[in-house]
Amino acid sequence: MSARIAVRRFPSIEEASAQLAEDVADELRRVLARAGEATLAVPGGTTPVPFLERLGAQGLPWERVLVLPTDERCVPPDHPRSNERMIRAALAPVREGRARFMPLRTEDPDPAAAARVLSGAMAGRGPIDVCVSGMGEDAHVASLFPGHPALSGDGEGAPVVVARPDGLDARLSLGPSLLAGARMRALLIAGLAKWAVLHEALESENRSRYPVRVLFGAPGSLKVYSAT
Ligand SMILES: O=C1O[C@H](COP(=O)(O)O)[C@@H](O)[C@H](O)[C@H]1O
Repeated sequence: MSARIAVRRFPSIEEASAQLAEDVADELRRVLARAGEATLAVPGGTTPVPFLERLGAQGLPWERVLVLPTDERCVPPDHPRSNERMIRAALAPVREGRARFMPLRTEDPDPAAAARVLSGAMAGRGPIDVCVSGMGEDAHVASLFPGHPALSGDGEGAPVVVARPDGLDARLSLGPSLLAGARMRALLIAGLAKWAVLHEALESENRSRYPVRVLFGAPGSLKVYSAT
């Protein structure tokens, strides 16, 4: 493993989530003490639920934290596949309105138009302070699936990009530069299939095949929390 990638393995998702929640809360406290405000990006899907539940129980001045998803499916916010719905349900400060939440959606039904508006909003902010990503068994990170043009340099710098994975809803995703540029980067995975694909990604140089590699080479270290 590269010295810039610190991997910790845990016997269960509960233990991985508890440690990650503590580490994220500690980092948010440091950022808040230094800068007064903090941005926190969190993943969608199913794996982060126990992490978000534990993080929400941490004593923090949540009113000074802006939470956003790393990616969103283009479905209504109350849809079972909506990442926003999952995050609101699992992260109490967002659900209760104590933390600010920036949805990765607009009223515009055209994903490309929404991505342009959201890119403008994100461009006005500095780097994300803490970004927790998840990963799929195909090595996709946020909604950057294998073969996404931004992984080969086309629109790589756009803060928010559109993804149209085969057979799935269109999505909006933070782009490679924003994910890689976060001040603290963490990756939460569970299961042997993801563990195996993470190792394939570490041994490959092919970022288009292994999108998770966008997190590897950036300045600072990547912390991996693996329940395996
Ligand atoms: O579609 C998505 O997949 C990944 C992984 O989800 P999981 O259910 O296997 O944990 C997730 O990180 C991403 O945010 C999500 O939209």
